Amino acid sequence: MTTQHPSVTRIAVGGTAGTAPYDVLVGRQLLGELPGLIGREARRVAVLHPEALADTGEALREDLAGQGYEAIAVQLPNAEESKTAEVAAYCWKALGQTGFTRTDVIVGVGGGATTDLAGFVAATWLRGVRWIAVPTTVLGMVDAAVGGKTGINTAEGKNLVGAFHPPAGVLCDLAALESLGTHDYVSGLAEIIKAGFIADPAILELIESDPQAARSPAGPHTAELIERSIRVKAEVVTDDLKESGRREILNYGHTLAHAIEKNERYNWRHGAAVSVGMVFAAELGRIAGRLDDATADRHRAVLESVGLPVTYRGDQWPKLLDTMKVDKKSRGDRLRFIVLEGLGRPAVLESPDPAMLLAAHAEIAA
Ligand SMILES: NC(=O)c1ccc[n+]([C@@H]2O[C@H](COP(=O)([O-])OP(=O)(O)OC[C@H]3O[C@@H](n4cnc5c(N)ncnc54)[C@H](O)[C@@H]3O)[C@@H](O)[C@H]2O)c1
Ligand SMILES: O=C(O)C(=O)C[C@@H](O)[C@H](O)[C@H](O)COP(=O)(O)O
Ligand SMILES: [Zn+2]
Repeated sequence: MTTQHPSVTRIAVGGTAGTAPYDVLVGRQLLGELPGLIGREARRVAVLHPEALADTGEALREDLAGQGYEAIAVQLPNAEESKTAEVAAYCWKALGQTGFTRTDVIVGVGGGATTDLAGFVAATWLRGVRWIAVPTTVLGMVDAAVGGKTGINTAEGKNLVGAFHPPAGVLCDLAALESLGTHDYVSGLAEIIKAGFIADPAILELIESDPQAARSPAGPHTAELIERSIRVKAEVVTDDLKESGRREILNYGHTLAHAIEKNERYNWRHGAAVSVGMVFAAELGRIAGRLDDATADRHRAVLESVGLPVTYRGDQWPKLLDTMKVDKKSRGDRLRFIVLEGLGRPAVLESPDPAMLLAAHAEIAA
């Protein structure tokens, strides 16, 4: 159920399969909601934030301390460097030294990398404590902070260790997006466009109506694009939290994307890799006879119109193929991809012929 009032949109998530429901709030000046979500049973709060948001993290810590909590701020490296076992261990140490108990609460403030790490620390500390996500990037708001997938990378690949551990609440304060660089802002549009292709084509129309405006937090459709994408994610994860089936559609474009990220040693943003990955998946769908030409071509057009990449160096295919084999959708030796059978009609493509994969790769090879 979704309710709206003038300044804040509230989107309900979960509440199925024995999990506690929670709300995603989208609006401005939402941090006043934090103490209510933390609750009075908690005595200690740890605010995990990236280096780039040191001031925000400290301001939040001071505010919570002023409300009577024993609050600590834990600074993490920026971006993907925070999603490691070493950084998780550093956080466990900080929690241990603070005497964090099962009623205490973690707050993750930052982009998707920060909320993935914060959620993972919350999932593993004392086998699970409550956590709250305060996403500060487009990608964090529309995707990473919602749905309870938490995790870290290993040397072998992206998100290979993790847990399903939904937050107790998600606060998307749109004002946070004003300090985000354009490259990071646009990277988040890839997951919005993904939501458009797999479930809500109105998203694509909003972007296509003015791609330049979509690149800015001041654009006329910013809040609507973010809310529509959150609704897509909320609906899917409420239906299938642990990815026993339908949730795999949220992985559209990700099989190749994760391989590109690893190959680039995480110097590419996730959204940029997902952009190339979606063009690859669209071409694969077309080659497999599942997707019409117009919808396949629309991928490249809309992604390019906002400045996202649609090609990747052509000499890396053997390495990418190797990495794709450890994708979480694989079963034994069978590679599995999410493809489209039309707009808003995702499906699984099982064990595509290697020649098909090569042909799809030729379409994205720079
Ligand atoms: N758990 C999920 O369901 C899920 C979904 C999608 C993506 N992800 C993960 O999310 C990560 C990508 O997230 P991202 O695109 O938000 O990147 P990110 O978290 O790496 O953030 C990008 C950069 O922006 C900085 N930053 C964050 N907020 C800022 C702000 N308001 N102003 C200025 N700088 C700011 C960060 O410190 C970082 O340097 C990937 O690790 C991806 O795997 C997870
Ligand atoms: O929430 C999901 O499920 C997704 O697949 C969303 C993706 O956008 C996200 O990047 C997710 O972290 C990928 O998960 P993984 O299981 O492929 O590691
Ligand atoms: Zn993603």
